[in-house]
Amino acid sequence: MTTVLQTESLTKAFGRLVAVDDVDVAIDSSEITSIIGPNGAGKTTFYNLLSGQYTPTEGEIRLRARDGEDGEGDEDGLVTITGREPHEISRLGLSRGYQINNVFEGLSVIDNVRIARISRDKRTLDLFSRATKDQALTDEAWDVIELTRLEDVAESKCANLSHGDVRKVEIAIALATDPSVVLLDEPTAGMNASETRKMVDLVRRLDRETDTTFVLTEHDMEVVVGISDRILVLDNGSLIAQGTPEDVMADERVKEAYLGEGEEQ
Ligand SMILES: Nc1ncnc2c1ncn2[C@@H]1O[C@H](COP(=O)(O)OP(=O)(O)OP(=O)(O)O)[C@@H](O)[C@H]1O
Repeated sequence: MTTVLQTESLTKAFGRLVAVDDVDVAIDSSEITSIIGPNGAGKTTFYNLLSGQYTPTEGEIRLRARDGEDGEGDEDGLVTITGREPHEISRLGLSRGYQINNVFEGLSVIDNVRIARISRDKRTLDLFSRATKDQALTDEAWDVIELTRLEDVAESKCANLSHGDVRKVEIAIALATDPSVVLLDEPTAGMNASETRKMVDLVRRLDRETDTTFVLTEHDMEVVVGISDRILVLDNGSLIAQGTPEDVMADERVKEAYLGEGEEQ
């Protein structure tokens, strides 16, 4: 087992409300992990802590940094990212695919991927080597476009894409930074059945073909069971269960947590 992301006693309180409560998790590089839980369970807050949008009230977050950024790692190769700025966490290798809002709609798909790649490399405009760099950049961006099967729409403006393709662009942008971990927020939200199936296949294939570890939040239980090797269940901010889809779906506390949600609606 190789841990890529780890939390210890991770806690976030908003006044008296404890949205994430003393959560210990270790995410393995060989597994697709989904974080699930009823409405208000703390999933978004947990993600915001991991990506640096929120500073924890207590606890630690550690990340296996991407290649070339691991100089600061401690003996198990993990870097403490607690309290660091989102851009710094992203540079270290944790990339978050946001719903739509990190895609520049007025630009083509390939330009979006090129920009993400530039931000990763902090390439400077060195006039003498610019042409060579531009070619390398374009080649690298194309690799990502091929990996995410976006060839047919590579030159299209993102504003003209289908919802399913925009979500693929988000993943391409995240992958362009060579991350060790990608956090996806409900990757199949708003998709029809066929788009959903394609997204599940895409994430599973990317998991096999890249060194990146995927972590998802997702409401659609069919997707969760179909895509995940491991599921973490939050309820009222606490981690109430974790395991394989079969184990988690059979867990009495998980059934109760979701039953409670159904009664409220
Ligand atoms: N910025 C904030 N200030 C105060 N309370 C917050 C804040 N963000 C979240 N909360 C509260 O923390 C709890 C967890 O919310 P969170 O959005 O993390 O849950 P969630 O599992 O993502 O829910 P959903 O599935 O409905 O999106 C909720 O009670 C919510 O009202």
